[in-house]
Amino acid sequence: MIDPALPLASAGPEDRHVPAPDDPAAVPPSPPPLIIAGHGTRVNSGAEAAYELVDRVRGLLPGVRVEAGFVELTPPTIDEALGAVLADSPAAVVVPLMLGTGGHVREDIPEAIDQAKALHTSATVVRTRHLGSPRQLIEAVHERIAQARGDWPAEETDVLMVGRGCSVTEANADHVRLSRVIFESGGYHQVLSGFIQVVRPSVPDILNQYYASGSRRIVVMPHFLFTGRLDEWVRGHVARFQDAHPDAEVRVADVIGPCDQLAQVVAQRYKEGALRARTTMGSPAYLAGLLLKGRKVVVVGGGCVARRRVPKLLEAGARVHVISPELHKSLLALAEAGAITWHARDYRPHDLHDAWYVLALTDSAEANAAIVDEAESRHTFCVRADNAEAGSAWTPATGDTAGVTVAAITSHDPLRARAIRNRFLEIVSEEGL
Ligand SMILES: C[C@@]1(CC(=O)O)C2=NC(=C\c3[nH]c(c(CCC(=O)O)c3CC(=O)O)Cc3[nH]c(c(CC(=O)O)c3CCC(=O)O)/C=C3\N/C(=C\2)[C@@H](CCC(=O)O)[C@]3(C)CC(=O)O)/[C@H]1CCC(=O)O
Ligand SMILES: NC(=O)c1ccc[n+]([C@@H]2O[C@H](COP(=O)([O-])OP(=O)(O)OC[C@H]3O[C@@H](n4cnc5c(N)ncnc54)[C@H](O)[C@@H]3O)[C@@H](O)[C@H]2O)c1
Repeated sequence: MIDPALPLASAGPEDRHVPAPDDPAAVPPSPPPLIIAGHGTRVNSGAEAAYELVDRVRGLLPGVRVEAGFVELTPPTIDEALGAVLADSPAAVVVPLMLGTGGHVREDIPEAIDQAKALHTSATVVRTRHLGSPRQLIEAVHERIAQARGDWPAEETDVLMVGRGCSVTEANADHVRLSRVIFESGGYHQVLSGFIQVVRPSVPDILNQYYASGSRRIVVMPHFLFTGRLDEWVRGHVARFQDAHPDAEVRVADVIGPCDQLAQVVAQRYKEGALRARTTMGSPAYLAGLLLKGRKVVVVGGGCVARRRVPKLLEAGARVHVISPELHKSLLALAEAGAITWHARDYRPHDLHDAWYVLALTDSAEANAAIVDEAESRHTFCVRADNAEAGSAWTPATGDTAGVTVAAITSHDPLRARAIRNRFLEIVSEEGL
C-alpha cells in the first residue's frame, strides 16, 4: 500500500527542511541557568550582600541566567527559584553557597531540588560541590585577617578562626584543617579553631586559652560568608572578653563578604556543573555503527582531516573515492598503492552518485555547502568538517582494541571526545574487559 501523503520522488535540495529560527534544532542549546543556594538571614545587610554576590557572579557568567534561592529566612526558597528556571529551561545547575558540608548541603538543598524536580520530572538538575576552602577563599581570609591586624606583625598575632559548628564531624574537621592551612600559609604566631554553636571549643574557650598562654594580640576571624546573626554573636563574645581582659587587644575581622574571589569560586563550581549537565544530556547525535564493506564512500578534500579519517574508512572495507585537486602525502601513497581512488580535481555536482556516506572536508565553505546540499538531496548522510551543524553526521573519536571498537561523541568538543576515547581504551586493556 502506498501512503498518498508520501512523495513518490525524492525531494530536491530546494525542498530541504530548513529549521525555522525558533526551531530548537536551529539554535545551539543555551547554557543551563545557575541557582545559587544560600542560607538566608534575618539581617538585612546579609541578604543584601547575598544579592550583591549574585550580581558579581552574573558579571562573570555572561549569557547565563543566575538566580538565588535560600534554605530559610530570605525569600525565595531554593525550590521556588529552581522551579521558576526549570519552567523555561531543561537543565539547571545548583551551587550550594556553603563553606562546609553540614546538614544544609547534605539534606536541605538535595530535598529542595527533589521538590522542584517533582514538578519538572524530565529536567536535569546538577548539584555541585559546596564551596570548601579553595585557593581564592584562603586568599580572601588572609586579606580579612591582614585588614584587622593592621600594624601588628603576623608572627606576633594569634588568630581565632571561628566556624559555625554543626553535628557533622567532617564539617567541623574541615574547619580545623582550614585553620592549619591558614597557619602554615599566613606566618601567624598561632591559629586555633573555635565554634559558635553545637560543638566545642567555643569562642570564649579559645580566647581564654590564648589569654592564659600570654597572647595579647588576637584577631578573631568569623569564617562566614556574609554578616548575619552568627557574626553578631561572635562580636558579642569578643566584647565580653575585652571587658574582662582590658590588657589584651582583640580585633574582629570582616566576614568573607560578596568579594570577587567568592564570585570566582561560585562561577568555577557552576562551570563544573554545567559540564556535567551537558554530559547528562549526552550528545545530540545518534550513534550507529556503519557496515561500509564494499560500499562507496566519497571524501571531498584531501588535506589533514581526510588523512585522519580515510584510513579508518579503509579499515572498515569501504571503497573510498577522494575528490581533491591536491592530496596529503599519506593519501597520495594510498592512491599510488591503489587503496583509494583519487579524482584529481575540484568537487562537481553529481560526484556523490552511488555514495553511501560522504565527507565534505575541503577548506572551502562554498564547496562544503554544495556537497552537503547534494548529499541531502540524495538522502545520504554527510559530515561537514568546517560547520558540523550544517551536516547530517558527525565523526566520533574511535579506537580499536581486543576485538572491540570504542567510540565517544560529544557536542562540539572533539578534544574531549578524544580524551574519553583514550581513557576507554585504557580501561578495556587494563581491566581485560
Ligand atoms: C573526534 C574527532 C574524530 C575524527 O576526526 O576522526 C573529531 N574531531 C577531531 C579532531 C579535531 N577537530 C578539530 C580540531 C582542531 C581544533 C582544536 O585543536 O581544538 C581537532 C584536533 C586535530 O585536528 O588534531 C576542530 C573542529 N572539529 C569540528 C569543527 C567544526 C564544528 O564544530 O562545527 C572544528 C573546527 C574547525 C574550524 O575551526 O574550522 C567538528 C567535528 N569534529 C568531530 C570529530 C565531530 C564530532 C566530535 C564530537 O563532538 O565529539 C565534528 C562535530 C563533526 C565532524 O567533523 O565529524 C577528532 C579527534 C579524534 C582523534 O584524535 O582520533
Ligand atoms: N572537523 C574536524 O575535525 C576539523 C579539524 C580541523 C579542521 N577542520 C576544518 O575542516 C576543513 C578542512 O581542514 P583540513 O585541515 O583538512 O584542511 P586542508 O587545507 O589540509 O585540506 C583541504 C583540502 O581540500 C581541498 N579542496 C579545496 N577546495 C576543494 C574543492 N572545491 N573540491 C575538492 N577539494 C578541495 C584542498 O586541495 C585540500 O586538499 C577546514 O575548513 C578546517 O577549518 C575540521
